[in-house]
Amino acid sequence: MGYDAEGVRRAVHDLLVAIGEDPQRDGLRETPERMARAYAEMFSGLGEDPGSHVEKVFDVAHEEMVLVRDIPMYSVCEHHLLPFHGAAHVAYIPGEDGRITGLSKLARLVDGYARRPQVQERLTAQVADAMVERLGVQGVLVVVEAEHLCMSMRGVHKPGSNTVTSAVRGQLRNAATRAEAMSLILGRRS
Ligand SMILES: Nc1nc2c(ncn2[C@@H]2O[C@H](COP(=O)(O)OP(=O)(O)OP(=O)(O)O)[C@@H](O)[C@H]2O)c(=O)[nH]1
Ligand SMILES: [Zn+2]
Repeated sequence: MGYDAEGVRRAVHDLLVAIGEDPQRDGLRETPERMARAYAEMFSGLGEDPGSHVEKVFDVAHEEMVLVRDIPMYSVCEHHLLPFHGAAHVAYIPGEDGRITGLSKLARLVDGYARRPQVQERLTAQVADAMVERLGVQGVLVVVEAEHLCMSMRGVHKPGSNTVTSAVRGQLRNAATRAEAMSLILGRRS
């Protein structure tokens, strides 16, 4: 069940008709095609195995905490197919063998799970679980902060509200280690 660009074009055409638009008018004629291209990008995570990115490791023994913070994150809520966007922060303690992965791979991991219809809680947990299961880390803390457009531009109309989710596994459950990671994540704001 791969990506069906022709199916997306047809559906967008029908959607335009259903909302009372004329899909043949100048500005809209190419919209089904544009959206088929845009959705291929926005939902590309469905066609990949995000965890594979962090399986590419370096043999640099490092047993202390590594944090990549402020990773820009764009996803789409599965309830309304509207964007939610913000930042992800990933802190981890490498496995006992000290294996680390490339810093960009953490961002690729986040992207792979963000580019699908999602809920923020699941996205956060999936990133944490992949770090444990695929990289073999001793501990990980993932924090995601995002604004949901379904809460801003419609429905409850609360622009500016920010949802923060976290998932913590292994040694990062330890109160002192977790507090250190959180203070590094929040550091820029103090
Ligand atoms: N927990 C969680 N909820 C989300 C996320 N994205 C959107 N939602 C919520 O999903 C819920 C869907 O609620 P429903 O009552 O089924 O749909 P609705 O009638 O459109 O709800 P309103 O948004 O309140 O108008 C809403 O409360 C959204 O705010 C997410 O990532 N996590
Ligand atoms: Zn939503």
